[in-house]
Amino acid sequence: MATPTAAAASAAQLLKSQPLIFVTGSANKLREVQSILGTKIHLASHALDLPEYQGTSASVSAAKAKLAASTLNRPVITEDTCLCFNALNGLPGPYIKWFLEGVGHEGLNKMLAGFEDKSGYALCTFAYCAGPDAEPILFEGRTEGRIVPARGPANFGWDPIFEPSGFTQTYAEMDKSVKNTISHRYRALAKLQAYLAEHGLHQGQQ
Ligand SMILES: O=c1nc[nH]c2c1ncn2[C@H]1C[C@H](O)[C@@H](COP(=O)(O)OP(=O)(O)OP(=O)(O)O)O1
Ligand SMILES: [Mg+2]
Repeated sequence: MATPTAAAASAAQLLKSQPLIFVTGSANKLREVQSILGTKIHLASHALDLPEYQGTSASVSAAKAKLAASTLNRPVITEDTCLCFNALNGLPGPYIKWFLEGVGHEGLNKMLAGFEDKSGYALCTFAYCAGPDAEPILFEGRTEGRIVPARGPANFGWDPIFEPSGFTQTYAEMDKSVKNTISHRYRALAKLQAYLAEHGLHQGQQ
């Protein structure tokens, strides 16, 4: 029989190599997360139609992670993505999904018609929840930019109307390999990845 220390060591080893499950209903998010993380994290995915909670990005992401961890009984990550207009004090924020569905790219631009300030930012909050009884840990990434009339392929959400600062292209126009090194999602994942590496969790091939 394994000694307690050996048992603890093998439990730690299990956690180290156990897959981390990214729970999302969005194939586009999953594709980006897989390409940003590569093989550094031992990642698996599970498609769940997560509720659209209200609140701050942090509270929304944490609520998704708690639900996903208790539904699957596994370590999970979830994320919430916001698009925030400075002229509107951060709105639509976590409600961007409904605004986009309701009024589209043109309507989102029109919402800023009465304001000089077209600046905004994309915000992504990942939540890591180690299991059903664990408290989610949050990692935020933010990319500044401005809201512009749609340019580029409309494959992913509001990508055509967001032009990140320092670039002349929208997220939709730029190569994925560029978006994935400057995006809100990339910045949040860099923090998550550092945390997992520091704690030796879910490590893939470095
Ligand atoms: O990088 C992005 N570039 C452009 N658009 C994006 C991006 N990331 C999310 N989006 C869109 C999808 C949805 O309209 C809203 C976020 O809503 P949000 O609830 O976080 O995502 P979701 O419901 O699609 O998937 P999930 O199951 O993970 O909640 O912004
Ligand atoms: Mg959602």
